[in-house]
Parts: sequence; structure tokens; C-alpha cells
Amino acid sequence: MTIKLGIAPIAWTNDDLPELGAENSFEQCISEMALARFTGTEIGNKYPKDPDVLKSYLAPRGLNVASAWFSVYLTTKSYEENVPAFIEHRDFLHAMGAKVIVISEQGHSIQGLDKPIYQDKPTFTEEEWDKLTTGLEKLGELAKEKEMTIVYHHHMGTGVQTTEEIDRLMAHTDPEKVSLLFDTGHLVFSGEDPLEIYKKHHSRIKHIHFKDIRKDRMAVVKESKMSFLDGVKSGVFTVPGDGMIDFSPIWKLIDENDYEGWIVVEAEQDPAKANPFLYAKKARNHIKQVTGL
Ligand SMILES: O=C1C[C@@H](O)[C@H](O)[C@@H](O)C1=O
Ligand SMILES: [Co+2]
Repeated sequence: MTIKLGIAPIAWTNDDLPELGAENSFEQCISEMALARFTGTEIGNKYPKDPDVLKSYLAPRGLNVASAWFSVYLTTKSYEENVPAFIEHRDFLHAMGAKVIVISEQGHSIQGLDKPIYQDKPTFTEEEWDKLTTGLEKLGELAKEKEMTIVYHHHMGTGVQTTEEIDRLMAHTDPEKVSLLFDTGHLVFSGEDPLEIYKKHHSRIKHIHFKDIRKDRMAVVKESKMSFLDGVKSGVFTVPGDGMIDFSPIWKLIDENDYEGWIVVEAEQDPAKANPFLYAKKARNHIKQVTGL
């Protein structure tokens, strides 16, 4: 597998904020993805749940499923309680031909809560770290049964957000069982250096989310103690090429390290203010300009 370019439906309809893009239909979303020259998608809640039905919509548009998000609660529930939903998700993605499963610990997460994102981020206790790393390794083994890999999504407002936390997660998990998702937007929003993360963990990175940050909006989120979702509504995220991130050195590292897999544009913002089709095209043009892909 070489590099493939996908785009997430979150710019058309936001599952975390259902009022954003409720008017945009599933077929409009996937048709516009294809028209903007992407060949992959992640999954939104308007997508058909039956793999054959979903394929019947995606195949005529030349789209494949890159992956889909899965929330785990290893720090707040038993491992066993997490397994049935994980297996269902794994099997659905496997039926769709995906190779990686996006996974994020949502125990203690404030990403969906009305709490200041910079001030109230959780940190895990030693015991919670242990539950997280051992649980992830076991889920990684379940993924391997289907020749798939879990890719951990570091995320604002969670216990795995900062460089130190990402380093710790990588150091305490088996590379054969747990891989990493590299999300440019979350790293810059958190104040991390994406180049440092890529350099350190390139051998673990098996999935990439490209999103950009509007610097002025990020400052407002910080100063006015906004929640994550209020930050999204205020436009903190945008597509590559429309914000403060320089994707050229990031691309250089991706290319030099022979990355294989999906790069998915994932830029949640209000579709009423940022037309998803036009922003998808803007992202695609910027990626072409920076990477040649
Ligand atoms: O991968 C992601 C999935 C979304 O639901 C999330 O909130 C977003 O910020 C993200 O990076
Ligand atoms: Co992401």
C-alpha cells in the first residue's frame, strides 16, 4: 500500500455537534468527496450500517473506507465491558476492507463537555495508565485476528494529548499491538511540535489526520476558556492550507520515512460558514501543491 488520500465526513455533518450540517445528506457528502478527488472516507452517523449497502454507495464514487473512530473506556470500565462494541466495530471495518481501527480513550475525557479545554484536561493516575496500556494491547491482539491494527488517536481534552503523554503511551505498549494516529491539528492546538512527534514515533504511525488551525481563533479559545466543541464552532480547525500549519516539513518527514497508509483530511468547522465541498477542494489543491499527490 502506498499513500492514499481520504476525507472525513465531519466537515459535512458533525457527529459531536449534530446541529452542524444536519441539512447535508449522506449522498451529497460522499459525492462531493469524490468530486474533490479523494478516494477514501471515514464514517459518519448518516452512513448506512450494513457493509454491503455502504459499499453500493461508495464503490460507484470510487471511495473506500479508510477507518472509523472508536471510543474506549479502559480507565473507567472493565476491559471486558469494552470488548463487545470493539469486536462489532472491528468486524464492520474489516467487512469494509479497512486495515486500521482509530481508537481513543474517552474515560475522563472532557472533549464533549462544557469545560475549558486548556484548563480542565484530565491526567491519568499510575493505575489508570496501567489499565489503558494493558487494555490497548489486548484490543490490539483482537485487531490482529483480522490482520488489522489499532491506531491510537491522541486528542485535546483527554489523558493522551501532550508530547509526554504520547511518549509514555508509546513506551509502554508493544509496537506489534498498538500503533499511533498522527493528527496535525490536535498536536498544534495542544502546543506540541508535530515534527518532533513524527520524528520520534514514525515507525509507529499507521494513520494520519491532516487538519489545520486558525491561530487567532486558537488564542481566543485559550483566553476565553472555551470548551473543545465551542472552539470547533468558533472555527479553530480548518483544512490544510487555510491555517497556521506549514505542511511542507511535515510532508518531508512522511515522505522520507516511507509512510504507507491513509492521509485523511479531517477539518471540523461549521458547514454553514465553511462550505464543505469548497473547503474539500481547497484541501485537495493544497495537498497536491505540497506533496505532488
Ligand atoms: O479524529 C477525530 C474524530 C472527531 O470526532 C474528533 O472530535 C476530532 O477532533 C478528531 O480529530
Ligand atoms: Co483526528
